[in-house]
Amino acid sequence: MVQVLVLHASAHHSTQEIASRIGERLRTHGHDADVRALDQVTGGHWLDQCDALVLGSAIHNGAWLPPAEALVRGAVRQLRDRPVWMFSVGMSAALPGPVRRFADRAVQPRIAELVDLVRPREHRRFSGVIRREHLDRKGAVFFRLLGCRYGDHRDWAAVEAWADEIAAQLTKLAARRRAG
Ligand SMILES: Cc1cc2nc3c(=O)[nH]c(=O)nc-3n(C[C@H](O)[C@H](O)[C@H](O)COP(=O)(O)O)c2cc1C
Repeated sequence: MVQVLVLHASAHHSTQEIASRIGERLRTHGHDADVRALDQVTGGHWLDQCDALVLGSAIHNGAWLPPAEALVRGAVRQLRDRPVWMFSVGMSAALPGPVRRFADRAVQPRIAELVDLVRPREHRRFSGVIRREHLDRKGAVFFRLLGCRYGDHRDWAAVEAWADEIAAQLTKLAARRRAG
């Protein structure tokens, strides 16, 4: 069994729910997964309580939410000492076909920089939930001009499949530890 901390930064809960689903799935594989909001971890001790981390944030304006980015930047050295998986929740599935294909290929530079710093085992992107009330007037106009669709765009099968892959790697890690 591996102690995993699943940390999330979410403005409108869809990232939080994805993190919860990842945590549930890791537990079904026998790992001890603790799911927490990033702003619930303070001080330097949170990293001592886990063997591995899954870190996720909603994307706003091409970047992780500021508390998530700050936490990661402040703990880069410690994060590199552990197996880490990162995920970003955006709205690529809300975009129309050709724009979506472009968005799927490009990781926003601010996020790519964070990933380069942490060097996680993997960085995954998921789509979340986008509703009219999440956007200001300017954002809503831009959204409409791009031809985007409001709604819940989460692909739960993809989230669960990714959690299963993480669980399998953690199981191998635990076996290697037992073997000494
Ligand atoms: C103000 C604002 C800015 C956003 N900017 C981006 C962006 O730059 N790229 C992207 O892919 N999604 C963007 N989104 C979409 C969100 O990332 C998406 O709705 C996600 O599901 C939000 O997660 P949450 O429900 O955990 O807050 C933005 C949403 C809002 C409200």
